[in-house]
Amino acid sequence: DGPFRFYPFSSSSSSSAQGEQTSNPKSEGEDSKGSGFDPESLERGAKALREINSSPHSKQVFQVMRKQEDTRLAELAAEKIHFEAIQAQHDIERQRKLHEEQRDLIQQQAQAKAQMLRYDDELARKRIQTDHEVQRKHNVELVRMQEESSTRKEQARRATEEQIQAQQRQTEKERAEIERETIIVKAMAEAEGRAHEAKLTEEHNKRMLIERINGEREKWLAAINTTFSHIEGGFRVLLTDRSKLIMTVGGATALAAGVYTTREGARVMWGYVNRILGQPSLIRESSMARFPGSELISKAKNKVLRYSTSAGAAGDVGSKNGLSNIVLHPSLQRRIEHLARATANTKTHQAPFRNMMFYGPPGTGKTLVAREIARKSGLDYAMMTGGDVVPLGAQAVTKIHQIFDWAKKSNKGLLLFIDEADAFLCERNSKHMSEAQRSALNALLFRTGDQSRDIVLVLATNRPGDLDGAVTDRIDEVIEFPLPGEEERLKLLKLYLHKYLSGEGDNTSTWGNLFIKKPQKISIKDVSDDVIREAAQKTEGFSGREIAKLMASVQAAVYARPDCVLDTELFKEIVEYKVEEHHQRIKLAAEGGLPGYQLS
Ligand SMILES: Nc1ncnc2c1ncn2[C@@H]1O[C@H](COP(=O)(O)OP(=O)(O)OP(=O)(O)O)[C@@H](O)[C@H]1O
Repeated sequence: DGPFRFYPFSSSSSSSAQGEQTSNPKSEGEDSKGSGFDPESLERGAKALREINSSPHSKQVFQVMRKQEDTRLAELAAEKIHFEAIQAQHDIERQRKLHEEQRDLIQQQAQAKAQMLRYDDELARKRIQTDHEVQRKHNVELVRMQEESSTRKEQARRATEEQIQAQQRQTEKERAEIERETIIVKAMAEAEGRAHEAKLTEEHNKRMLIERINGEREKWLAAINTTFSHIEGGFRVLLTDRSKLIMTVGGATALAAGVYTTREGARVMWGYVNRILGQPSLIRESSMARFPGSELISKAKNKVLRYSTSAGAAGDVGSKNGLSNIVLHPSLQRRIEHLARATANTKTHQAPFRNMMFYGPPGTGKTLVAREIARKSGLDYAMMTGGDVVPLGAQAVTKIHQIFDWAKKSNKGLLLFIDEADAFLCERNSKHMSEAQRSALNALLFRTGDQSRDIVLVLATNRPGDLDGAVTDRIDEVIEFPLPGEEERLKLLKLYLHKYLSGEGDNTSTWGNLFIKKPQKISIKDVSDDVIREAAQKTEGFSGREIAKLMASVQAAVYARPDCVLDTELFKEIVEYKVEEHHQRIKLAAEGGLPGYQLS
């Protein structure tokens, strides 16, 4: 950097170069001035060389210069090594890039190969699938062809069988025809034989008959001759003997009196029998069938019924204590008693009867009350059911007239109770009504057109709205029988508990001893009033019949026990079960499975 910097050239050139070097600043300044070669600087260089050569330190200067050169060479070597290192680095880099490129290439090749393999695999799979599909179709076709072939075979077999059967039938028919003809021929031959035989028998019988008649005639002639000769002798004796004549006249008179008495007695008996046998078939139950001995039979029947556990039957018997066996709301009870009294007075005063209609849900005591009114008013009682009229068809009209004719035979007057009245007294315009039913209704309307002094009509129905207008027009008293309230249910429970479970009076029965096993005495334990009241509360919506049946179930459950004891637990259990059953029935009725409880 200084004025003594040397380069590794020959000494001459280096000196010239040095001269150039040393003169560089000045020449630059001169160049800038735009002048050419400057000999001053060469001169200065030569001067400097001369100074150096002349200097005692020229040797050191050259050593320094050599050292500078060595340093320069070392620097160049280092630079060379540096460049070589860079070159090596570049080579490494290049190799690395080359390797990476090769790796990428290999990867790409591998990917391409994998893709190729996948593609091949896919192709192979598709080929297999196609082969399978073709195979399957082929199989299906094969199966179809086999089926068709078997169907054809089956048809051919059937056709052959049918042909064989037809041939067999034809053969059998022909055989039957031949047999029939043979039988006919045989039968004709037999018939001819029999006719011939009959003719012979007839001729023989005729001969025998003629012979017997002749014999009889002769016998009778002989007998008549003998009788007349005896009568002649008798008359002769009678006319000659006076006492015998008196005895004969007395005997004849006694005989005439006997015949007359027998005839009149038979007439009276026939009247009784006629009352029983004359009861029209539509009448299900009646108080008019009375004849000597009927009291005894009905008593026996009542005894038998009392042992049965049927609620309905048990409820029907033995209402000897007035309305005490019927539980009604107090106001309804008063009205019924009033009606019974009024009906009795009507009969006494020979005034026309007032017809009644009872309506309400089933099992609320309508039949019981009708019977009770008849009993209290002193009338005869007959019961029929509307449902029995419909199946009679065209005969219904005759049967209705029969009832009214028969009713006239009652001396006391008749209470005719028609249960399920809506079944045949429904609206005449109803399209469900048959012609026969309409005629039956008209017959009833005809027979009840005027106020009657013989018959009081009591209709019971669950559907009062369905009755024909002309029928309701004939009704004077309309009484509703609602479902029992809590108080009534309580009384009903007590009534039937007493009736079915106290077993009063039954143990003394001789009928029971004779025919029916005497029931074991039931003992009631802990069934308090509170328990019964609780049952009354739970049985909301129960009819009188349902309550009677509930108690009948309790009775049955008690009899199922070896000790025949009724305790609270059993009672409650049966009540629960019956309440559940009741609700189930209501549900079914609502779904249309059972007849409805609600009035329409
Ligand atoms: N009010 C009641 N008091 C006492 N027992 C009753 C009463 N209601 C119903 N019962 C009992 O139910 C049974 C059926 O009663 P009943 O035949 O009088 O009913 P109903 O109203 O005529 O029914 P249906 O409309 O089905 O003919 C009776 O035998 C009796 O055991």
